[in-house]
Amino acid sequence: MYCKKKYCSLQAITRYYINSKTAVYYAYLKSYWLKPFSSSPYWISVRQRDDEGGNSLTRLECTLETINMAVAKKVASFRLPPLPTVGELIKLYNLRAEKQLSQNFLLDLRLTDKIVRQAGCLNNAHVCEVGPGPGGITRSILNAGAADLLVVEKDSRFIPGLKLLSEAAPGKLRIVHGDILTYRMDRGFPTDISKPWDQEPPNLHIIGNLPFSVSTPLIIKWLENVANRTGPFAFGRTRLTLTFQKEVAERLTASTGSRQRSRLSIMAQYLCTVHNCFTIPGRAFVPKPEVDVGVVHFTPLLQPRIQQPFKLVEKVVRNVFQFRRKHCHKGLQKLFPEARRAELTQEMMQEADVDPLLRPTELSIPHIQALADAYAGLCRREPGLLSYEFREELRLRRLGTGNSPAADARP
Ligand SMILES: C[S@@+](CC[C@H](N)C(=O)[O-])C[C@H]1O[C@@H](n2cnc3c(N)ncnc32)[C@H](O)[C@@H]1O
Repeated sequence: MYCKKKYCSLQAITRYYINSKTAVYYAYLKSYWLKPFSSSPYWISVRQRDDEGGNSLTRLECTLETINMAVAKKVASFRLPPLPTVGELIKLYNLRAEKQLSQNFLLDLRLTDKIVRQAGCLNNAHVCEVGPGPGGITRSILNAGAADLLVVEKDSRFIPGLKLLSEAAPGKLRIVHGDILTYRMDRGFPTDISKPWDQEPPNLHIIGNLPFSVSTPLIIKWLENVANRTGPFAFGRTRLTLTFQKEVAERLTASTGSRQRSRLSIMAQYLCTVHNCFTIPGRAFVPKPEVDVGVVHFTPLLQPRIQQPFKLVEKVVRNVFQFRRKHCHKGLQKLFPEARRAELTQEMMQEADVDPLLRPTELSIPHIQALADAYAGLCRREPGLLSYEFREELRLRRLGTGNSPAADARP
């Protein structure tokens, strides 16, 4: 192998087969002496052994971009070499989107760059991408300068295409074939990247465009991890940039009194700064989903705005929002066994100093904090209350047993 340009020496060349007849070559050039303003293409000649044992000479055009990449490597930034487009990869590996897995791909790299920019500066960052699929966002993360990208993909059909990307970004891309809902992210990165909670966030980011059926349970799980400083948050205040169905993104960021205010708004905002970055129209995806998509950025707060265990806050919030159009005391009553409902609800509302006639959507986080504190106080006094579940009582009643463990809870 040699390079025709006088001042350009070839460091390495990698070959990827598209099929048995066509191959794509990436040249890694050592090119400190190249004139930066030259617009002429550079030609690399590659001698190849053919099937009969003979030699053939292939002339490859090498753009300044490729060369810049080699130079940039020396100054600590990185661009992927020219690759088959995401669309070509989808065709190449026959990656038909599976409707039952809600797969919708982003092929426009300007859009994937824009999503990745919402994460902030990724230079030398550690990143976990969830659900990389054919790798559009993956490319943008690598081009943004991530030093270590771990991708977790459930569908094995995407693994060969991701391996191709990994070869084009040597040492930067690690591939896990697995399910993000069970993957132990606390084991996925070196512990020395951790930052104490009360300092700046670690240089670790989670980015992903997941199916909506996964992203909502996943954010609930990760919010619990934020509260307990476990999972990805064992490293500190790891930031998240994730996509959601537009309506869910609106709920996550809805303020007090707005129509979209919901359980998710409270749970996300008591633990994180949440920012709805921008909306991607459904037509930007292939195939086009029925809905538009919101990109949401989360930074865990230094101090949660409600100082009670996650499960207790979640229980209060779930109950208060079960009748979202009614006065808030209606839902809160269901925290207590029927026999003592009126008495304990009144005590809780008085202790919290919250107007029982407010609608759930009108409750601010300080309101919820006061309610959670009052409920926690009652549970300390009458421990049986904490395990009481209104729906469980209903279920038992339907089965005809009628007894709930907390029904007689008294000091
Ligand atoms: C909506 S597609 C997006 C693909 C790609 N990120 C993009 O933007 O074009 C969601 C991807 O997440 C993957 N996925 C779905 N559930 C997953 C899970 N539980 N764990 C990991 N990956 C999952 C799918 O296989 C698919 O590749």
